[in-house]
Amino acid sequence: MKVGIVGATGYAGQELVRLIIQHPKAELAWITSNTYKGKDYHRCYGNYTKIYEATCLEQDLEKLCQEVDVIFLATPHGLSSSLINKDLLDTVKIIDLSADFRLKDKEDYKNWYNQEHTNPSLLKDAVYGLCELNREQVKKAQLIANPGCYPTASILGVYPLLKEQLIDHQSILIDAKSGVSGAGRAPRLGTHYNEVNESTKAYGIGTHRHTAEIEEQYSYACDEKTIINFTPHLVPMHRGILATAYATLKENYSYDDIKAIYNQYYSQEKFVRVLDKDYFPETRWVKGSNYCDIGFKIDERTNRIVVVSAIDNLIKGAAGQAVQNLNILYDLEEDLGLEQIPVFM
Ligand SMILES: NC(=O)C1=CN([C@@H]2O[C@H](COP(=O)(O)OP(=O)(O)OC[C@H]3O[C@@H](n4cnc5c(N)ncnc54)[C@H](OP(=O)(O)O)[C@@H]3O)[C@@H](O)[C@H]2O)C=CC1
Ligand SMILES: CC(=O)N[C@@H](CCC(=O)OP(=O)(O)O)C(=O)O
Repeated sequence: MKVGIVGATGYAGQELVRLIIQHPKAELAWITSNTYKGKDYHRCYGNYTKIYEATCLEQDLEKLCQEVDVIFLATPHGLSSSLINKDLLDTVKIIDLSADFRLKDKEDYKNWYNQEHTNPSLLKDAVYGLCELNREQVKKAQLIANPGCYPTASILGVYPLLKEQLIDHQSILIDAKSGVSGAGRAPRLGTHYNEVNESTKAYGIGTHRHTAEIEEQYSYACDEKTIINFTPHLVPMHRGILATAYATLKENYSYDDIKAIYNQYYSQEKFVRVLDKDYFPETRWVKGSNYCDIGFKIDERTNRIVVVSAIDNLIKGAAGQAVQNLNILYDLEEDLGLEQIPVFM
């Protein structure tokens, strides 16, 4: 199938370009950029020299949509929703990497994103593209809301426990860390080298917009309105998310009881690796890959379970999951074009 990428010059867009040009069944028909329109892509990202030297086009989706089957939007929230309309969706499938179609309720969007949703009538049609949970809906979707990076790690880690009612759904705390690429390529005071290197900080305590996304998916999982504490941290590394979730167990389950549940949900999943007892995920073991690693420990003293999950924010947390969704849409093997072994260093 032919695909186009809007926002190909951003970090997530750049990873999409890398994955799509190596995908055996996808052809990258065009890329667009505002800032770099008319410029060759390898002038933005030197790693593409002699590999992909296409010129960035102006973002005229009405015209460009005629040339492709699927459009990826790797653009900021607020912008993505303004680019989509019914006519476009009648012509192409859209995989939106932004947050614009992840929350079902426009009021939630307004409250957490501090802006009105520009296209609320399309919210009901969008499918939340967390592949392992929603693949049947993804197959039929015209508009896919690719999940956020923190939510992908946080939801995959806790989902089986909530779905099987093993934990008190109101007891969940999540402490998550992200590499700086999560903040995108545009330079900002809070993310430049001197501000980030040799330091770690919490941010968005109680207000981070991914809280709503995680809460909504947790609520669907356990069928009860769920509220969590979510605290993200910025750590001085390029990529990676490590999410540590804490929850109170409803009964005295053994390690083997819980492991059996995780196996039930994930043993057939190519991209979810539930680690052996007393092994815990590290961002370096998933770096550059579409894997989500999960490890857990039961703290018998407190009767709480601690679940650790790790992903690469730009791959399983963004471009990789978007390509996994593309594969599901076209009934292809889910790992097509996503076989990369983690790079470790
Ligand atoms: N980084 C990450 O880890 C993750 C990112 N995401 C989401 O993916 C999307 C892209 O993020 P990321 O790549 O990090 O961001 P970047 O800031 O690195 O890139 C943003 C992209 O959007 C384009 N863009 C910005 N403003 C406009 C505009 N007004 N009109 C057209 N294009 C515009 C930029 O194009 P140009 O500068 O060429 O004009 C650039 O290509 C966001 O919605 C983000 O939330 C989701 C999960 C993880
Ligand atoms: C480190 C960092 O700044 N991370 C970003 C989240 C990543 C992102 O791109 O947001 P969406 O998943 O909603 O699209 C943040 O906290 O705002």
